[in-house]
Amino acid sequence: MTVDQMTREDTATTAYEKALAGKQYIGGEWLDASDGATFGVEDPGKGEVFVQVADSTPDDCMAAVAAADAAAAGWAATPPRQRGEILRRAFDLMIANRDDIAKLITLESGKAYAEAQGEVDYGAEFLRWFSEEACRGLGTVATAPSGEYNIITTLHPVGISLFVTPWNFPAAMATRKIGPALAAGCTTILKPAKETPLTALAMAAIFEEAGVPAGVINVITPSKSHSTIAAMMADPRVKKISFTGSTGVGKVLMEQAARRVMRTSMELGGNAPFIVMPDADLDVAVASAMVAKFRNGGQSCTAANRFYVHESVEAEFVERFRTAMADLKVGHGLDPENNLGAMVTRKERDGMLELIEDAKARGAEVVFGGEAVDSAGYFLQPTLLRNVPRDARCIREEIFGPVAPIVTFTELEDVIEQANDVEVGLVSFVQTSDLALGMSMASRIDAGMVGINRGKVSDPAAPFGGWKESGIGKEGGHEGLLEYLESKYTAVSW
Ligand SMILES: O=CCCC(=O)O
Repeated sequence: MTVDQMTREDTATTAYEKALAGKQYIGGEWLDASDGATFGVEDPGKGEVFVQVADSTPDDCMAAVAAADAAAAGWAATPPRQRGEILRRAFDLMIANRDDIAKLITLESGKAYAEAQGEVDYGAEFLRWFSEEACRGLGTVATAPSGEYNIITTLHPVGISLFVTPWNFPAAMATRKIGPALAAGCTTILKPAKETPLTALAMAAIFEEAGVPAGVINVITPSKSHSTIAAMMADPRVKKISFTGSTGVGKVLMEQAARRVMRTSMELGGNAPFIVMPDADLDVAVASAMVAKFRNGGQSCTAANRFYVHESVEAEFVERFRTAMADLKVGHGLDPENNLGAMVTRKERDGMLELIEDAKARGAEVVFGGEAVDSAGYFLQPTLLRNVPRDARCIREEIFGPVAPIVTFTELEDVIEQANDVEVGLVSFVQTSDLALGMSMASRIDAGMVGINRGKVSDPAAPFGGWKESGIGKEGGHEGLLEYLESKYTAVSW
């Protein structure tokens, strides 16, 4: 039975039904857009619209701000233990609804169903982690160096937090922001990507069922981002914006935030180098490469972008990588046989074809794939390119798709220089059997995260975030909670 053939009796939950009703969630109510407008959400695996969703107006967005404001004092005063218990219930409900949420994720983003299930587990872990962190927003007491007074530092919720989330991980990028914000005592407004509003609405239903009070979480679903986000950011009640998406859009939002000196957390673009040293265990390196490149079909900010392979192992690595790629089954994500789903839009898929053509024109060899799949959906063959010159667009730019370009190197110094020769620095991967070498390379690469003999670093318990133009702030770990707390220092003589 394919997932598509499951009957609603097999899987039906309130969250699933509420999401498909396509209404925005404001102040604890499920509402149509105030002007009744809707927009269509596409199944990228079929290239056709399958549901209509409320197209929130700027007025609807301001209603969400008002609802978050009305709930702010009550939620900030709710005991941290109670906030944590609600988050824990939301974790349990998310896991109980795994298959339904995964189906929504696959339908609207195109990713393979098993990947979508994995995303639900990953996203739910942020709720469990921050349910545990809720009680750890602790201050400190210290004696001033002069000995004349005491330094008391207390932590306070930042206030209303606006979240702008991407289509590539529609559940996990929402919980990575909502979890710490709720734990810290902030009320929130979530604006999901227009491609993937359904998962966000399913999450709203889960939080509602978990007992999150009305107004603490609001989900608006405008198809036009610019005017709606700008209206909310101009409102002095909104204190923080957290964005996951491209560096270009992040810069625009930072300029808008600067006008009101809003708090920002920015998780922006990457261009991860994946370095295979001559002593690497090639079984581990290829398994890591498959995860680093094909998790979410390469549509991830943490995806390996540039494969730097030492010339002494290049031929062997290429052959093994090609063989592993040939095992991937491309097709509609709801068929459990397939493990490489559709790209999210035709535009994204066509962008990949342009990158491949650019590399070929500059002399790269296509070892595997390289073409679109002939289908109504937006599928691309997994693609392996070899002898890719350093100035090819797929080396200089973030690829965001299932294309793996290989560049050979001979000298350690040269590969470190190449790894650092980009404006971004989110994550890097190093494959070596020499741990001391791996740690030394990790310390020299300008990135917020490094994976050694791994293809994935993402973990709700770890501080996720980039250096350079990859962003500001951390999500996950204890650091993730601190992003939603302001410290206040009081000097006390007693
Ligand atoms: O694409 C951005 C997030 C990816 C992740 O959390 O692993």
